[in-house]
Amino acid sequence: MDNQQTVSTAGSVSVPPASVEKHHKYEFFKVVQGYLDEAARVIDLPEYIKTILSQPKNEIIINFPVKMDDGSIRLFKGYRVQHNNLLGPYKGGIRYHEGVSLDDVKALAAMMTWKCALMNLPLGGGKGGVKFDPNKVSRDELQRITRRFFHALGSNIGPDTDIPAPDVGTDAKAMAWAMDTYMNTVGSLFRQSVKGVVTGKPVACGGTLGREKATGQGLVYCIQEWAEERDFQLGGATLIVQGFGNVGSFTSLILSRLGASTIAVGDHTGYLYNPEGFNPHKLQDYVKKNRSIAGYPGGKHISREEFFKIKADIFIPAALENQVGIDEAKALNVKLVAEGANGPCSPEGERILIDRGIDILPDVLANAGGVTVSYYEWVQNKRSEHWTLEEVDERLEKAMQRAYREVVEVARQKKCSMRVAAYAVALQRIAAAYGERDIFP
Ligand SMILES: NC(=O)C1=CN([C@@H]2O[C@H](COP(=O)(O)OP(=O)(O)OC[C@H]3O[C@@H](n4cnc5c(N)ncnc54)[C@H](OP(=O)(O)O)[C@@H]3O)[C@@H](O)[C@H]2O)C=CC1
Ligand SMILES: O=C(O)CCC(=O)C(=O)O
Repeated sequence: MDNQQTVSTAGSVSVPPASVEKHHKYEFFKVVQGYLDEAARVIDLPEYIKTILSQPKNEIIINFPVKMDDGSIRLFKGYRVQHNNLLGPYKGGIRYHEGVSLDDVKALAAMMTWKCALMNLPLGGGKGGVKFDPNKVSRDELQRITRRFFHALGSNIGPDTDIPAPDVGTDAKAMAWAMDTYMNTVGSLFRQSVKGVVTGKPVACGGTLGREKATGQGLVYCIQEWAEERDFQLGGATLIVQGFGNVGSFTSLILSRLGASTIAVGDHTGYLYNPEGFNPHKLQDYVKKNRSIAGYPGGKHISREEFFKIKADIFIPAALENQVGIDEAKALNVKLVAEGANGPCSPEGERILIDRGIDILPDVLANAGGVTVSYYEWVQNKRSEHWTLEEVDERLEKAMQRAYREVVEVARQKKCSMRVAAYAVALQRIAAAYGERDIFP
């Protein structure tokens, strides 16, 4: 990993933070396997099930060529990892990021298996990604990369096989291109609608109301459950948010409606502090137009180290994995870490947070609102229905509350962390399905 100075999209000079360096050496899949082992012990998971779940079913790697705006041909590396489809079709997002690797995608795919099982969805786990920086290509190039990747994925995906969705660096527009590519290739052989091949689509082409904000909305429902349990008032609470993309911005915005204010934000270009609180609508609009928080007026520039020391009530990690290591966990001055991102805390970081009495809402529970509403979208596509936003939100709220209470109860009974409890609930559901099927007679 080179650590040279780079020019950010906003034109300012930035040095990649140390965390990006760490990120590349981090064995994310091993970390996720470690939690699987811990949860398996807690619930006495039969050894053969742990063996099956210890590796993904399929790991697809595709090198595909794309014509760039200057006429050159560039080769891209894409991944789709299909971890487990016992409970239903593989399900999970597609990430566009320069740091994407097979190890990350395997970890994220396994987490989708636990997330879908925890939420009791008839879906399995998968994840995909393409290794490039989406901020450094044009809109037209982005479209060609997406179409080429989905063309190459071919029949490996499908509405009853494997259903991608947005993740870091992808959005509803990318899903529209993906759906269109599939419909004009593999999907044209079906004599029925194949809209459900991806979720997180624009509403105009079969997306559901509420999916864009769903991960943030689900996270807020979870935080509300925590606040009620702890007798904590969200009105007047302060937040610090790392990553102001889809998850970070919607979480900040929805929490602002409950009276909580975001006093610090950060992304790969740097960190901003405003003790009076940022206007999340304005900041979200700014990031949509400018692709980062760089240059946003109304906040003091602070370092990453300063960001992690700010006294606030809640920290929302909503960027990448492995952002809270030992140093950050020692520095954090909050009551709650609500994991919008997947895998933001390293195991060492988590241990320190727990020892310091800082609560953690673990990713597979806290950010499960996204895939839950993706499931609602898939169901609507199958039934040719359109649900109202109220219907979507109401179902999501109940689903998040149920999962939260189930996890709290298992954590209490088994005297384990919320993360291990969330894995345990998921594994119990998967184990019951394998058990009933007598797969090794
Ligand atoms: N979208 C969804 O529905 C779901 C997403 N998640 C998880 O939430 C997290 C965020 O995803 P999402 O909001 O969709 O992605 P986005 O691409 O919309 O936003 C990602 C944010 O993270 C920031 N970021 C990237 N690298 C760094 C870094 N090294 N340090 C600080 N900030 C950084 C980005 O800033 P910049 O643009 O400047 O790089 C951006 O603000 C991921 O972990 C994802 O897997 C989980 C469940 C569902
Ligand atoms: O909505 C989906 O299917 C994907 C969500 C996702 O990738 C995630 O939860 O990490």
